[in-house]
Amino acid sequence: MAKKTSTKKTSSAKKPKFQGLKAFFKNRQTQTVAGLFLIVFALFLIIAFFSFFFSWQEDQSTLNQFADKTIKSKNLLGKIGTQLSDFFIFRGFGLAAFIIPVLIFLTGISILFKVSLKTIVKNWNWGILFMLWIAISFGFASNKILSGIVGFELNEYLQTFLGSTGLTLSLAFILFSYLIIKFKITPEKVIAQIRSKKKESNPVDEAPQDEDFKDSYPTKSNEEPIEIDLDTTKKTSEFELSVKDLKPTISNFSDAKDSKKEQPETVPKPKEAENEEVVIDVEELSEEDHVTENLSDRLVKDFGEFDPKLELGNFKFPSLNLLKQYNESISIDPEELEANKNKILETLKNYKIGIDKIKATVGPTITLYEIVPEAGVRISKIKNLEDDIALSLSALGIRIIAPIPGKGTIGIEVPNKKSTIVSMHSVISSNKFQESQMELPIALGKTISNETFVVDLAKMPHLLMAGATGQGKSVGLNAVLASLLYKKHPAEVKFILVDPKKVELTLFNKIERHYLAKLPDTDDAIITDTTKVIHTLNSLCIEMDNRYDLLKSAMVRNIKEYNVKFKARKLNPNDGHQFLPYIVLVIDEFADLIMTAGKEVETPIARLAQLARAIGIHLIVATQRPSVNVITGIIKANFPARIAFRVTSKIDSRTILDASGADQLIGRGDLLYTAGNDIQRIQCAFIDTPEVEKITDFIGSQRAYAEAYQLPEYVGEEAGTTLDNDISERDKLFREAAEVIVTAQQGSASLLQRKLKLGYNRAGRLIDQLEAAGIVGGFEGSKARQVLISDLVALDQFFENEQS
Ligand SMILES: Nc1ncnc2c1ncn2[C@@H]1O[C@H](COP(=O)(O)OP(=O)(O)OP(=O)(O)O)[C@@H](O)[C@H]1O
Repeated sequence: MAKKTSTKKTSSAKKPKFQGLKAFFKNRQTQTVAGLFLIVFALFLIIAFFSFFFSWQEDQSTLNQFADKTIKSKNLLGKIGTQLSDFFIFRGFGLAAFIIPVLIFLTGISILFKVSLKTIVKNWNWGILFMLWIAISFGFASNKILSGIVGFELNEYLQTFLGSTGLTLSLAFILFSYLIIKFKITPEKVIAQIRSKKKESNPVDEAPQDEDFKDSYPTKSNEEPIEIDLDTTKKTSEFELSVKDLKPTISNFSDAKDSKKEQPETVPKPKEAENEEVVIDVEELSEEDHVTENLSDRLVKDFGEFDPKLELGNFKFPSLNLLKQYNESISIDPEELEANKNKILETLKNYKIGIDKIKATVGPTITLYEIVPEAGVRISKIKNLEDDIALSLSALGIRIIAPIPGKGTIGIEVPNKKSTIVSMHSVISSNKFQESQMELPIALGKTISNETFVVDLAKMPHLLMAGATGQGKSVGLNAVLASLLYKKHPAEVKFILVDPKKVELTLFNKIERHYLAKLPDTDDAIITDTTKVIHTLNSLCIEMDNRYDLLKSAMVRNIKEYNVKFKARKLNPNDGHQFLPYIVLVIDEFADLIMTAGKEVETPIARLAQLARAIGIHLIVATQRPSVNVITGIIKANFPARIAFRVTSKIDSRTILDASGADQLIGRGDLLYTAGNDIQRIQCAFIDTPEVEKITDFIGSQRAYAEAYQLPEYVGEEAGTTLDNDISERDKLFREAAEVIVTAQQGSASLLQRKLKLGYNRAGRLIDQLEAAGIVGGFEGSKARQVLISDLVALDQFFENEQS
């Protein structure tokens, strides 16, 4: 008894609490507010989702910096919009995620208008099923923005067990089942529908005769009787379904006639009906005309533009905080400025050169004094005084620019007593670099007026770099590479790094599978050995020829147009077309190579330099010794863009820049840049080894491609080309490979890679063995090899013959 009373007590104690809650939720005001909230939230999601489709790529980088106020999101609904959209669309269900706000919206409406909870639950059940179905179906498109990661993974998972055909059948079955349940379709109804359609197609002949008469007239004159029918059914609403389902009979029709006496003309008017049908026919014809849609447009509509970055869709660019920040405010010392000005004026006065005006621009390492001489002073006179002015200022690194191009003044560059470091951080974070639309932007450093200097490697199109040892060449190369790493996705650019010194570029080994390109069957992506350099350069020439073939068959002039066309799905990958990344070849010590390999290196480099600009191969060649036997005429002629760090003699300066000046630099990243016309003095951005290491570590720790970008195989002249047809040493998959190749009638290693899921090397070996056996023909550059056996029967015959 005691027990009973206690339980009673507790339940009665809880009751008022729950009752209060219940009453709160039953209150119509609460429900109205909740309903409205859901509607507004649904609209919020819809706007965020729409916006996400236009801004998701730019907003990738903001996802991890939610709290950082300085980083703004492009989504119309800000960072929360981006986060929610990323969660539901990218990480969730892709395009199908739109169903979620629709369901929330319906739930809001349901709460507002007190629709039963059962209906809400039913809506959600169907909605979620439908969403999963769409997401899995889009999974076939391998486009994560369409299918979402959930759709993509589910698709992959199901494909493993059902195969793509099985999955397609299952999806189709689910769709049909849904339609059958939703629209109450039965075989009888379908047959009845087909019959009535048939009658529709020749209505005049059979018009007034039988019970299907009403269906066979889709004209105004026959619609009216149906209306009357419906009116009558409305009156007896319980029978709505059964009346609708009834086939109209002549008696129905005459009933209708009775109820609307003005209607009798409707029956005997087949002529009018015929005329109207002619009009309908014409409309149908014009509709057919509209349905001529270009295949590429349709593909783009269905799958979106091709996204080369999709394979590494989650790749994150290195963040700015990996780079060191220095105190970069330029301190202007007025005393120093005054003293320099006085010295300049005095020296010029000694030579009887009067001055109208003098102006100073203080840069990070040097100050530019701009002089406007008095009328009548000859510029050449001042130019000749270069050494005297340098002497009187008793400073290294004085350069006179007479006149400054486009300004009509004379410039005297004087090094600052205290120079400021230009950090990589400051140039990379500059708007100029971040917002640049260049193909291969390089933030080289800062100009004398302290502006960030950004150039496009794609426009150069090749760069020659020289400077005596210890003047900043390696730092310069690292700055170039870091700029590209901060701006270009691994799908867009690949590097080939040649480093005979074996130390400078080794850090980049960590990003081999993201950013580097190498020869097949080589272990190290960074090339240190001269023979390998020769092979790589020749392989690059083959790549260049292949790319030119692709450009030719795509009927475009350069890689940019080619990639645009490929992204618009106008080029068929089955014809060998693929998205082409830029390739940047960096040679750190060119003098070494020329000394050891001479013409063997010079010839392919000159060929690449002459021809490779249109197909996206760009060279950066650096050397310590800019002498004429290293930078030969042919090399120089094809490298219009040059960077000179400090060199030891005027002759070296002339060799690299075709002008003196590099011998007067002050070192530590002080450089002269020319792209063929005027020369600019730049302070190179400083990036040290630990910073490079952090960047490469950051990139290296992310998901990568299966292997480095493979360059075409180059068989050196010394390598034998005879192929060994030894049956016992054939790969285990030889027969399967032969079947794949013969079925597809296309002899390519990449086909084997895809169909048999092999690595490049094994697929390459199999192709060699197939060639040795006489199943495929010889190597034909970019084209697939010819298949010499016509079908599988002939292939069986071939193997039988071989065994016997
Ligand atoms: N942009 C720069 N700003 C400030 N200091 C720099 C800059 N570039 C280089 N230095 C200084 O000069 C030193 C040598 O630079 P770096 O190693 O790039 O020379 P190098 O020309 O590559 O020499 P080597 O040819 O012998 O390898 C660096 O350790 C650094 O202290």
